[in-house]
Amino acid sequence: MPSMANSQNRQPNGAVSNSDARRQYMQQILQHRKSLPIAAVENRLVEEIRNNHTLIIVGETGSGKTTQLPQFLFKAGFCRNGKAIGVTQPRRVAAVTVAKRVAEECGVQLGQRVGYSIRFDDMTSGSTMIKYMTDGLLLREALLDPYLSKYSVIIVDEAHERTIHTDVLLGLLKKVQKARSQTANESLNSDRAMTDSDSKLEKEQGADLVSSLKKCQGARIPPLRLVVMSASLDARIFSEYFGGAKAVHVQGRQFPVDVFYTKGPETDYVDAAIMTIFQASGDILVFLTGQEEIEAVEGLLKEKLQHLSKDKQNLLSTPIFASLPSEQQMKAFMPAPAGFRKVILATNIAETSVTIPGIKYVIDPGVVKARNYNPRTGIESLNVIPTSKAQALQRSGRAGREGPGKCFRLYPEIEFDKLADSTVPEIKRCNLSNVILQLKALGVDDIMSFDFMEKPSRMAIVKSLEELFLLGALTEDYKLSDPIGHQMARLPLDPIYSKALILACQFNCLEEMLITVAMLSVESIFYMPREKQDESRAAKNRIASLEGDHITFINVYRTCDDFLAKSNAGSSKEKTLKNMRKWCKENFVNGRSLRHARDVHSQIRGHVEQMGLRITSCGEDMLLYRRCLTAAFFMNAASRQPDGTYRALASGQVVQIHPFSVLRGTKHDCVIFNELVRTSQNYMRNVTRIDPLWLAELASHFYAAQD
Ligand SMILES: Nc1ncnc2c1ncn2[C@@H]1O[C@H](COP(=O)(O)OP(=O)(O)OP(=O)(O)O)[C@@H](O)[C@H]1O
Repeated sequence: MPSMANSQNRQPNGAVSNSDARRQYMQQILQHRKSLPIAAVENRLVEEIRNNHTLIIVGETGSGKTTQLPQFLFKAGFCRNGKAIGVTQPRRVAAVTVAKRVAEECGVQLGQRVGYSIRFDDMTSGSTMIKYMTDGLLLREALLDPYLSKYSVIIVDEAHERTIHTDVLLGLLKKVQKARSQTANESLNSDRAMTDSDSKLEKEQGADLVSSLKKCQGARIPPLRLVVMSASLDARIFSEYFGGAKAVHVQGRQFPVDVFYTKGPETDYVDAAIMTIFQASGDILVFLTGQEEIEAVEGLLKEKLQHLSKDKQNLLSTPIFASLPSEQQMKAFMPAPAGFRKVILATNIAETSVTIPGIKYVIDPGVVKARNYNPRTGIESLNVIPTSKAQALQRSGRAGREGPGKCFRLYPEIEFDKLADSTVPEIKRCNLSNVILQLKALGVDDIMSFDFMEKPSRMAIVKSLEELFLLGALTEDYKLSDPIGHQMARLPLDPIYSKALILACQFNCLEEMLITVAMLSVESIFYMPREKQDESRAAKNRIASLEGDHITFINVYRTCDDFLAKSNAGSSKEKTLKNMRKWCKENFVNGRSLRHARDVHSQIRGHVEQMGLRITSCGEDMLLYRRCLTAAFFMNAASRQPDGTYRALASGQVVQIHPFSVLRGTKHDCVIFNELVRTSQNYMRNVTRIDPLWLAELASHFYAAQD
């Protein structure tokens, strides 16, 4: 697409008229919009949405679904009476970039008519009528407005991804649709006593929904229109779930994408990807499995470039992955400097919805890192597995958005045929505590009979209910407890971390726990380059705490803070960043991760302050802090066996301390940990030593029951 820079008009005197340039630019955008396949069916789609409460739209990648449909609906009057159109995306980066694009297409400032809202970043205002957001955020909105009454239409985009939030959201939207149809039909009388039909509704919909219904008495909320969209979904499953909802297929794609396969299987896809990068001639998007692999490829590319002649060093690599702060993610969307080719190294966060300007080539090794959870053992593992056909299709769709493109799949065509059509829904393979807590907060008491599109296993539900009960979020009859459960549901964190923060307030170490939670939310704080193993190990030992990883993280965070305070009093943001980079380099700390942790820290701090929790520090008394860790993470405790291995007290499994832990090789009677991961063995990650007696004292409800 043209950009403002190259669409400026020259006046006779050679000067550039901004208004002419703008007019010309808007004209080009209009032309572009008209050329999208979806433009040909605008009227039909609007009519279908008027006539059907739920519509499923399947259309090729790049056909214009995400950017155009909300604009069609706005134009057709769906935002009358102050109502808004909500569009959900599984990923933050898509919500942000698409909103920016649509604001530009509408010629409005971002945050006015068109905006976005993602966790910790709200770019909307009272006048926002087209709102892009993550599906998780809409779930949170439902906590405050169970009827989602400000929306006339909700579009659930990229539904094929089947993230846990998409699945729960679909169930919730089905309920909200039903309830809103009822309010539209029944005009409620404001002082009517509760009737039989009310109590029936309360049973079906949950008390919170009904009480909100009563609040809305008189203010009729129109029925909610729902659109479910994707390029690669099995419309039949969605249609069945929504009681035979109509499905529409939008034909045609904007630009062709040629797909190439390798002749035989590749033994090393990273190697193959690097070779392909150097063979292609334009901007390239490469899909990799995670931060570590991306950073390794960045290093390999740099090394390789050094061996090339100066004129061939015109390659600029930019990473993009989920735990990268938003402003750094946005770098992938900027054009490469003149004379350079850009290589975007991405995880699957760049797989759907996004248009990365300049990208003509996509390299797809055909693998993805996926979460897996075993409710029986409580072990969550991250495994590299083949993508599904739907994912492969989405990846190739990232080329060919501004012109014809090419996609290089680094596996033979015969392998493609063997791929599963779609990804196993996340709800079937992860811990459910978080969503169950949210559903409870939404007034859904009976989780077992919640209308999930695909029901998670009974064991997974029971395990999570149990976990929430043990954390004090649920009462004995599995209702949300007051105030703990309600407070936990307000924090946008895993329940166990929310609980840790609430407890830390009582233990007078909330300042330390905020740092802990922030540091635990990012990947790999330390880095150990192969060629500098000894140096990096020595740096880590200097800052490590003998008590364990949690206090080590606090040391890293605070030592860097102290350094910055000393070295840049009153200096600019750029200077601070430069100093931070320097400190991180010298101490073998991953600067990206630490910056992200600082970001998360300030955001969670904001939430905690809003909740009125008092933020105090335990000072030097880290014993108090370790006791607090024990009180929060008691379910993750392990004691040492005579043979030197550990046994997880909750599940009885044999576990080991992770090789990256500062406690590796030490001997302590009892430890707590944050995560159990399975690679070659069952490893505990992020480990701190505790006194075993604390468990009986601080978690008697659990350890008494265990005996
Ligand atoms: N940020 C952007 N910059 C430039 N062009 C863009 C941008 N976003 C979208 N486009 C253009 O608009 C077209 C339609 O994009 P849109 O996201 O609406 O398609 P889609 O059908 O939703 O695709 P997908 O299923 O891949 O998300 C793209 O192919 C591209 O040409």
